[in-house]
Amino acid sequence: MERPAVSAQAQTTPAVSVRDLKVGYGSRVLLEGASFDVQRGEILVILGASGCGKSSLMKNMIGLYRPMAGDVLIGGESIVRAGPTEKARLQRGLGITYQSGALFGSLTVLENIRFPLDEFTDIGLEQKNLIARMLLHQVEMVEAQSRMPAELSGGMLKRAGIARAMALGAEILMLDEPSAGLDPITAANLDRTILALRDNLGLTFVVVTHELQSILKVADRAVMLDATSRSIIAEGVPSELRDHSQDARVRQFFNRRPDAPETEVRR
Ligand SMILES: Nc1ncnc2c1ncn2[C@@H]1O[C@H](COP(=O)(O)OP(=O)(O)OP(=O)(O)O)[C@@H](O)[C@H]1O
Repeated sequence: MERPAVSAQAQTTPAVSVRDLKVGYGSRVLLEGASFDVQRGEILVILGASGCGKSSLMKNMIGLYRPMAGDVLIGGESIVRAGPTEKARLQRGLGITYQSGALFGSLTVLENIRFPLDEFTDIGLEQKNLIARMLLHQVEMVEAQSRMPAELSGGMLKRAGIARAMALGAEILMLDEPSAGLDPITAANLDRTILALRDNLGLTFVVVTHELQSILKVADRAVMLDATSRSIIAEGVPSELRDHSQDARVRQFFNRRPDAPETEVRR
């Protein structure tokens, strides 16, 4: 085979590259000059105070919104400059879950997981059910396959949402506040699922969260946004940022008590 050089290059290309990105709405800028890479198989957390623009950054990264300036590369290809067909292809490689994680209430868990396969593939029903069960197995939800979403706990809904996001073979999962609204034990179980998916399947994760416990447990690296300077003020291994950052804002975030009230940005 004459292809190792190409695949070696593909392996070293970051899963996601954010290049000098400017994010905002109308004339309001939330973030400027943001640059960072997410390596394959890495769990990267985007953190910062409520309202600083974490979700907006993620929506720009997945091509849902167009950045004011800069670029986002998915596996080396620009999702910002891609035409509609290319963009759809790149987005197929991204599995996305939002805060609500909404499943279709009228479909069983299995049918929900199968839904993207029903919509976007012509795989036979038996095969699709098999894939859906395998995905449910990965998130420890097989026993709930026949249940309706209304019968699931918050943690189960989140895990089912992740399984559905993986249905089309996404290798990069983008999770927006996955542990929002979950009790600490359920949130810790979800963290365990994220780590298992990375370790077992080599998936890449970009997770928006401000849950300190979760950040310290799952993140290989963290990118911290700051609303006042509209910039990334820290990037690194969370425990190192906590213990050694020279920036008081970063130390303050990492050394707050987990049960302290949230700081909300109002402008
Ligand atoms: N579609 C939109 N149009 C205009 N403004 C928006 C839009 N989406 C979000 N915003 C505003 O941008 C700011 C940042 O919102 P965003 O949801 O990105 O922050 P966040 O850091 O994820 O917050 P949280 O942690 O509370 O979820 C907020 O003031 C929000 O009201």
